[in-house]
Amino acid sequence: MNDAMDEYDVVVLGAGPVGENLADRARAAGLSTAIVESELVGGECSYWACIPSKALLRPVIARAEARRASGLRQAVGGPLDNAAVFTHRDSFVSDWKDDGQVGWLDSVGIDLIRGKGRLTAPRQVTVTGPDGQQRVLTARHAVGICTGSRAALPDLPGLAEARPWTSREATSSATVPRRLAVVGGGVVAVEMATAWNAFGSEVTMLIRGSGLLERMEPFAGELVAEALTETGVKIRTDTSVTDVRRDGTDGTVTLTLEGGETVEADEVLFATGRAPRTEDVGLETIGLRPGSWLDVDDTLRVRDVPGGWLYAVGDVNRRALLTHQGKYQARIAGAAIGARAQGVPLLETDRWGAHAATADTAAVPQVVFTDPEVAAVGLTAAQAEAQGRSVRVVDYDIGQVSGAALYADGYRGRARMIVDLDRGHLIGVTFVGPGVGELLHSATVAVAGEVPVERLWHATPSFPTISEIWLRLLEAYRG
Ligand SMILES: Cc1cc2nc3c(=O)[nH]c(=O)nc-3n(C[C@H](O)[C@H](O)[C@H](O)COP(=O)(O)OP(=O)(O)OC[C@H]3O[C@@H](n4cnc5c(N)ncnc54)[C@H](O)[C@@H]3O)c2cc1C
Ligand SMILES: NC(=O)c1ccc[n+]([C@@H]2O[C@H](COP(=O)([O-])OP(=O)(O)OC[C@H]3O[C@@H](n4cnc5c(N)ncnc54)[C@H](O)[C@@H]3O)[C@@H](O)[C@H]2O)c1
Repeated sequence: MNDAMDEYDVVVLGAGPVGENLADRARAAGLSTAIVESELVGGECSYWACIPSKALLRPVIARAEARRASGLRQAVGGPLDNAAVFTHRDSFVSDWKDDGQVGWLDSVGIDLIRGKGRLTAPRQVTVTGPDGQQRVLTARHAVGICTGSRAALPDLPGLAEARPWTSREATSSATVPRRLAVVGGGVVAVEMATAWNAFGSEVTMLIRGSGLLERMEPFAGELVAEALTETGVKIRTDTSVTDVRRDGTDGTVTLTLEGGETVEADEVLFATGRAPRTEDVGLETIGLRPGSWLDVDDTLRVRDVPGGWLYAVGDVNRRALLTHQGKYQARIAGAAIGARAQGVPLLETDRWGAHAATADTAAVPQVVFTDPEVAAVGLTAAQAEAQGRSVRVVDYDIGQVSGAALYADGYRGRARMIVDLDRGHLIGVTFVGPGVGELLHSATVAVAGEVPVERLWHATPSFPTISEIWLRLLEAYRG
């Protein structure tokens, strides 16, 4: 039964960070906008991903850094106050309540419709509310699908019955398992292994491949693995889990590995990647396959949808599964929707144009909040080579920089910059080491700005900061 019918210029499905930004940009373009949310306004990022994970990790990293400062080390030798860390985390997720974010939507004039939204016809979204009532929303100009992603679990015997942790439990638990097994070697796996090891769990990582952080420069995974091992994490590479069982009596989880060996744990975290939340959003009503990632052009418009009214922004399009990059896409998509609604005849879709998400392919920054931190933007050397670019790779030991040596006793870290020799600017930079996360934006500006190397020579880093690594890299490049 349809209880209500409403017409808006733009309807956004999913109020994660990306949906919120898309709605905001559409509203800023003068378009009436509704946003539909089935769980909490703020999405995965605010409650079960970026925010709680970083609230958990901050004390862990701060303690590790304090232990590298002479004169301070002795004062921070003890264990973390786990209860206080969890309380701190809970305050950052507002105890899993979204009143604050709902207040923001109200204040900017975006209508929130709570419930599960599905496409039921072109430009039409039907929302089933918590009370079962349905409401049909029609979009005059655009529908934006911003439904994000969820943890992808492999199809393993016994896994569902074993009730594994996913990123949701790993970021929201207030109980420290004595033994934690972590399956996967990506970003969620290394960050959560870092956190739970510091809270006192005996952590064993089970990695299918040969190392950690396989999409980044190899030295990133190597330095993080070295540090995790030193703090007591067991890392097993080239191993696959074939079966998972949880004992009904004592709750012990037994993981069987290829070859028959077993590993026991009190909890197991599967950090094995993400799947798009598109299985039940009505894609079949417009000829698309439910459960698929949505393929978009550079204006974030879903390809092959007649009328061009459907956009997919954020994790759901798989271009870059990062909050800041999804929000960037939302700014581009919002501008494109606004321009098209105004009948602008020609959009600026050239490289770096106002309506093209160019950075998605040229300059995606990412910080991995481990100890050491990993901060990277643009291409790795292997990716540049695969693209057939003519490049020069310059490496430098960050520990040789005065600012780094002052920052931490025995500073260990490494930097790499990749210069495109035909274009004369940087196309990739990776830093690994304590405190490098805040250095990354300088590299992002250099890569996205396509700043000529000759001009970078005039950008003087302050002495004595870790940023002096820029000078060392440029000196090494110029010989
Ligand atoms: C553990 C972890 C840590 C992370 N840390 C970082 C980090 O430090 N930095 C970073 O940049 N990225 C991080 N990420 C990635 C980041 O969380 C995602 O890139 C980001 O949340 C994507 O935002 P989104 O709005 O596209 O999707 P989401 O945040 O997933 O939001 C989608 C929203 O849509 C809603 N929804 C889904 N289906 C429907 C429907 N049918 N009807 C109505 N509503 C619906 C959902 O309830 C949800 O609120 C992390 C991810 C994980 C798992
Ligand atoms: N600080 C950050 O920016 C941050 C933090 C966490 C997550 N994220 C984002 O969230 C996304 C998801 O992270 P993630 O770590 O879940 O995914 P990921 O793709 O980074 O890593 C998945 C890992 O699981 C392994 N794997 C996949 N299938 C497997 C299987 N069947 N058996 C064993 N291993 C398997 C992969 O080899 C890989 O090591 C990432 O794309 C990342 O960008 C970002």
